Amino acid sequence: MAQIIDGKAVSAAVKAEVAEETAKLRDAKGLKVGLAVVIVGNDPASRVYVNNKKKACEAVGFQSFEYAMEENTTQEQLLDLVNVLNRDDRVNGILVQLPLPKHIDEKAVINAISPDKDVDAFHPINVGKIMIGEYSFLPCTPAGVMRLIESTGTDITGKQCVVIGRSNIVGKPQAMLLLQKNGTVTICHSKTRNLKEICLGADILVVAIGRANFVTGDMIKEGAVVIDVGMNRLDNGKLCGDVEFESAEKKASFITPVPGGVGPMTIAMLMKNTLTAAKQQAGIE
Ligand SMILES: Nc1nc(=O)c2c([nH]1)NC[C@@H]1CN(c3ccc(C(=O)N[C@@H](CCC(=O)O)C(=O)O)cc3)C=[N+]21
Repeated sequence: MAQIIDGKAVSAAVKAEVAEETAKLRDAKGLKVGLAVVIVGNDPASRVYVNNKKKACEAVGFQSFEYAMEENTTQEQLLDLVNVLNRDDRVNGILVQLPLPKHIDEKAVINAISPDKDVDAFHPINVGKIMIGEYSFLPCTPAGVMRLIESTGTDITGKQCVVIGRSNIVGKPQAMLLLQKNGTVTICHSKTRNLKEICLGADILVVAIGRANFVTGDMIKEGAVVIDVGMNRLDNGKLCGDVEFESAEKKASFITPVPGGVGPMTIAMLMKNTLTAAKQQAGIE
């Protein structure tokens, strides 16, 4: 039976570190840290996330600036706001909540965010830096996953790591981070053949495909570390991961729950990135 990885506890530890350093820098150098979150339209799931983030900012001692824009906001209006935030010294980090309404080109918006304030690490400059290992920001979800794996005491070096999913936001950067820790990394996706065999070879399995209960216990090697990035809202309103928890926990050595696994880590790493951004902008680091 697997040990459950407590994402809430690990995220609380990360936030406590951030809060402590934030307080220290405020007292020693008068540093203030601010995060701007922009949300366009009123998708309920996006709302939940934005509220969680706001609470996290308060908990670590950041100022948060929230910009809620109408669904029918034009791309030009959104780009204008991003440019204002790029120049606003109180704002160290900018997060534009994705997905954006269809009439707005996400790429254009991401490209407009100053790379120094891009705490999601979605800007091409920051994505490129991840490839060469010279980053200041790690993308929040993959960074949170790394921290959860670390919390189990697992050494990634030489391990078979399988990532299911190849999105720019999770799968691809996740594979890079595991590679940097000397994992042997395989990326699987919808066109992958013999997925089950590949999964059965995984010492570390990170699942980010967005399909409820897709990975079942029979696809998991005995003793594997299983990280579930999925967040699927079922018809009954319940949140459910990409891994079928009941069968998977019988095979894994460690497993993350949904909710209470990767989700809270994403927010904790966002706080960490925002503090890093503030320090860099103040010339402290
Ligand atoms: N620019 C941008 N950056 C993001 O990082 C980003 C985004 N857009 N768009 C949406 C996704 C999703 N995301 C979540 C993070 C944490 C929870 C979270 O806290 N989840 C809790 C529970 C939430 C619940 O109960 O609904 C948990 O898993 O335990 C949820 C969702 C960040 N995202």
